[in-house]
Formats: sequence, C-alpha cells, structure tokens
Amino acid sequence: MKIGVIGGGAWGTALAQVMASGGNDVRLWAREKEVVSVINSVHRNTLFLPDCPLSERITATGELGWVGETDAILVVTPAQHMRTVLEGLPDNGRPLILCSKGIEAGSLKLLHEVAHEVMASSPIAVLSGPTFAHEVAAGLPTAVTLASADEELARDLAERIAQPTFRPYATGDVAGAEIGGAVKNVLAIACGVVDGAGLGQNARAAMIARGFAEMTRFGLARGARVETLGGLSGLGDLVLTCTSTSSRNFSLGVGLGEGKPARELLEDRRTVAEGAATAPVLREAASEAGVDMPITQAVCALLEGAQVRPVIDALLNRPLRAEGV
Ligand SMILES: NC(=O)C1=CN([C@@H]2O[C@H](COP(=O)(O)OP(=O)(O)OC[C@H]3O[C@@H](n4cnc5c(N)ncnc54)[C@H](OP(=O)(O)O)[C@@H]3O)[C@@H](O)[C@H]2O)C=CC1
Ligand SMILES: O=C(CO)COP(=O)(O)O
Repeated sequence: MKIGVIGGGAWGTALAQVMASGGNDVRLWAREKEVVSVINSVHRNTLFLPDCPLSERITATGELGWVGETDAILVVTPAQHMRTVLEGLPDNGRPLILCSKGIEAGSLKLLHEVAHEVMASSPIAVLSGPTFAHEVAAGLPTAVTLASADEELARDLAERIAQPTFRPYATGDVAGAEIGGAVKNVLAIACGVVDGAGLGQNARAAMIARGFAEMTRFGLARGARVETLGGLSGLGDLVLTCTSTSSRNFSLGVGLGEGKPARELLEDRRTVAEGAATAPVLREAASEAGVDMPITQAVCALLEGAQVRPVIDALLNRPLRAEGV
C-alpha cells in the first residue's frame, strides 16, 4: 500500500516508521522545510524523534496534494491545526485515520466531526491508545483502538495497518475513542501536579480513579460507550500518561505542581502538550453538557495562573459523596 501521513512531529514520524516497516511506501507531509529536508537526507527526524533511524521507504514532502494520492491517510497534526491543514487536502474519498488527541476550540467539536465537515466525501476513522511515539518507533509491542462509525471500515483498516508489534482493536465507537484520548491529556497534567507538589502516590491513584469517573461522565454525555472508555484509548492511555515523565502533559503538570508559572512552562515548547489546549475547551464543553468536571476545572485554574495549594484545597474540600460515576 501507499500510506500518507500528515504531520512530521514525533507521532506522525513514529507511525510512518511502523507503516514503512510493514513494507508500505509512506509519504510524510511536514510543515517545516527543515523537517522535510532532514528526513529525506539523513533518514532521521532530528527535531522531533531524534533517536530513531527511519526507513528509506519514507519520503517527506511539503506537498499535501501528493500525500492525498495514497490508499489511506493518517492525520497527525496538533488538534487545533487539523481543520486548517485538512482544508489544503483534496477530498477524494481516500480513508482518513485521525491520530491526534483533542477537541477543537470554539466549535467544541470532536476531531472526527471537524474532519467530516471539511472532508465530506472521505471515510473517517480514529486511531487512539497508549502509545508513546519513541516506543512505537522502536517496534515495542503496542495496542490501539481503531474506531469508525462504519465498523466494517474499522475492521478493514485494522487488518491493513496491523504489524506484528502494533495491534489495532476495531470498534464503531468513534466518540468514545476520541474522548478518552482528549480527556486523559488534561488528567495527566493533574497527575503531574500531584507529583510536582509532592502529594504522594495515594493521591495520584485517587486522581487517576476520580479522573476516570470524570472522563466517563463526560463521555456518556457525548454518546461514548462505557467499554470504550474503559479500553485502550480511555483507561489504557490514562494509566500510561498519568504515570510517566515521558508524557509531555504529565511533565507540564510536574512543573505546575512545583509552582512554576504556566506561561513560562508553555512559552519555550516546540513540542505539543495537548492537555493545555484541551482543558479550557473541555471545561466549556462539560458546562454545555451539564457535566461536573472538578479536576478539569482545577487544571484550568492552574493554567490560568492560580496558586497550587488553594486549588488542591478546593478539590479536597468538596462535599463528600457516594462513589460512582
Ligand atoms: N508524541 C506521542 O507520543 C503521541 C502524540 N499524539 C498526538 O499526536 C498529535 C501530534 O503530536 P506530536 O506528533 O507528538 O507533535 P510534536 O510535539 O512531536 O511536534 C509538533 C508538531 O506540531 C506541528 N505544528 C506546529 N504548528 C503547526 C501548525 N500551525 N500547523 C500544522 N502543524 C503544526 C509540527 O509540524 P512541523 O514539524 O511541520 O512544524 C509538528 O509536527 C497530538 O495531537 C498528540 O496528542 C498521540 C499519540 C502519541
Ligand atoms: O498520547 C500520548 C501517549 O498515548 C503521548 O502523551 P503526551 O502527549 O502527554 O506526551
């Protein structure tokens, strides 16, 4: 197969490498000329995935139209740039697999809704799960959720992109797959804060469990299925991202927990911490859906400059309630 990949960050590059290792020819679109040039000349993405030698089956390009002429296209831009990038892609009926994690600011739309608006003729699927790019690129075993409203398409794409150490599990629950990936980034910031502020491992486990309750409440309100939220793209990714400093979102939270200002932590980043963009969008979407998301609100407050201690005290002083979603 010929596979297109849109986005030359760590995740786009890792996915390109997995697809190429399975014998596919890969066309990888990157926005920056420097990324295109370095991938084609030294077969390495020295900016975003420096430690992984890349297959010669990967050709980087700045031409979206050329990437559009492939059998399936993985879309791996930061969530907030997806709409603009898709507007430059021909809507020619090739399946799009969305691999980014977030909710669009302003419209409060999930990314498959955005893609459907821009690419009305192209079948849409979502790939999400516990997937640190550097591990996937190194060929370490990884399992993901592959969702499409057309379940036959999900199963077909899963067959076509599976590799010996890369296992997609098909589902028809697109909203569930997307909500897990978007919400866990916000919760990873919260867990990082717990670590940075030295609140201990009990507190982190509590944050993961109550965070999952929060994810479930929001997911159910937006039509997700509970088994998807409890699967790879929900609970699986939540556990991964909330327990590792390899996560950019968790690391951002550690800095916040140590009392560093959010502006300073976000200013110099070249890589994305999607949770910082998703948190205020999620707060708004939750309020619109009438869903209580206290951890998300706490993360927003910290990103907006609140001090750590009062934010934690406010969470701890919430009225006691019965356990459950
Ligand atoms: N890294 C990971 O382990 C995983 C990441 N993801 C998700 O994948 C998505 C991409 O993340 P990742 O690959 O890590 O990104 P990185 O942080 O590695 O790289 C940043 C990316 O942002 C791109 N970018 C910056 N500004 C723009 C813009 N205006 N328009 C289009 N692209 C822009 C850069 O493109 P360019 O190089 O062309 O400038 C580059 O590809 C995110 O939604 C993330 O949550 C999902 C699973 C795992
Ligand atoms: O989504 C990811 C792992 O599944 C990557 O997490 P971070 O963006 O927090 O690094």
